[in-house]
Amino acid sequence: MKVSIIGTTGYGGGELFRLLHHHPVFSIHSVHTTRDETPLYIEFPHLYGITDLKLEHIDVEEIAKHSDIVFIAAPSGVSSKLVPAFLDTGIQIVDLSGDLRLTDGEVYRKWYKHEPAKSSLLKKAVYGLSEWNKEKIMDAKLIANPGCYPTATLLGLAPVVKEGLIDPDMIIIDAKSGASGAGRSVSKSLLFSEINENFRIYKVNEHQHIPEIQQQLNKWDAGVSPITFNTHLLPITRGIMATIYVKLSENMNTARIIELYNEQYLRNPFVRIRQNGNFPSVKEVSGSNYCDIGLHVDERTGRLTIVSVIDNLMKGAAGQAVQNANLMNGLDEKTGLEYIPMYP
Ligand SMILES: NC(=O)C1=CN([C@@H]2O[C@H](COP(=O)(O)OP(=O)(O)OC[C@H]3O[C@@H](n4cnc5c(N)ncnc54)[C@H](OP(=O)(O)O)[C@@H]3O)[C@@H](O)[C@H]2O)C=CC1
Ligand SMILES: CC(=O)N[C@@H](CCC(=O)OP(=O)(O)O)C(=O)O
Repeated sequence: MKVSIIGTTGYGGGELFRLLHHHPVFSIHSVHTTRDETPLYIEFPHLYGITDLKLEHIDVEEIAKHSDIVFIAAPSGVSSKLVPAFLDTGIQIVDLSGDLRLTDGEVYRKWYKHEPAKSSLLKKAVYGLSEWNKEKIMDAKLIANPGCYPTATLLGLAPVVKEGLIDPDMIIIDAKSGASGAGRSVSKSLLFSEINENFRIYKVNEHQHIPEIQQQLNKWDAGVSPITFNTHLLPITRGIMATIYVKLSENMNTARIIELYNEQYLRNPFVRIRQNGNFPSVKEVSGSNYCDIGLHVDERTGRLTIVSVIDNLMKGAAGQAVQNANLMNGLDEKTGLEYIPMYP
């Protein structure tokens, strides 16, 4: 099957290229840009000698004529305009932006501060949280790939929320990301001297991923109250750690909670539940599509601590996008994704 990438010169697009270049079933037909049509290795010198593919301008009809799937890794505000033209052609679409994830356009307008996609378009998009929406993804033509923070957070919370085991009024998520989460465009707050040997909180109580997390939690349990979710910038390139605090509504110990998570993720090869009070670090998933989860019940407070880590560019973006494209096409979800994390 042939695939095309839009937004190839960004971090998400570059990671899509790395995965799709080695994929045994998908082959990259074309890569696209809104700027100069140069060889891709000029933009990404690490691809010198690996590919001669030239960046091309975006021509929806040409892409759809030659490719079966288009991956869109552009900033928010682009896909809401670009996707309708692709939908008319019948090509499969996996969109990595936030444009199609929220079912209510007005919520998108409030948090993203962009014009939302039409509600008829939003209705066609399937939320691509691979582990929990598999059947719908398998039938989908248009995937709204989840945000990086929501992926780590929702995979961490799903078992206890779906089973109604926690106090729905008190969910606190303390999340941290490496700098590649902010993309490749230039910004003062992302300069080496601003990030290195530093650690800061940002978008306090205003992060655009709050409504995405809330929307999915409320699909699982309508009684979940507004969550507290905050984000911090780590002086590393890749990786997200979401540390989540919830109050258990019944008496359960760590061993029982781990057993529950083992059961719920049994047939999900990319979610690894740490056993015996072991906790993951971000490096232990770097470069891979794994989400690793550590769990501990504090019997003193009755609170459960959930630690969920992913590589933001992999399970948080390109990896999950390829996992979804595999599912859409009846392939084993692991196809082309069995990378061992890069350690150290
Ligand atoms: N970085 C991450 O960890 C994650 C990112 N995402 C989402 O994925 C998307 C891509 O993110 P990321 O790769 O980090 O961002 P980058 O800023 O690194 O790259 C975005 C790319 O989009 C292209 N682009 C810009 N404007 C347009 C346009 N009008 N039409 C088409 N393409 C355009 C640019 O390429 P060119 O200039 O060559 O056209 C640019 O290289 C974003 O929506 C982001 O929010 C989601 C999960 C995680
Ligand atoms: C470190 C960092 O800045 N991360 C970005 C992640 C953005 C993102 O992935 O944007 P979507 O809304 O399209 O999912 C942020 O916190 O805004």
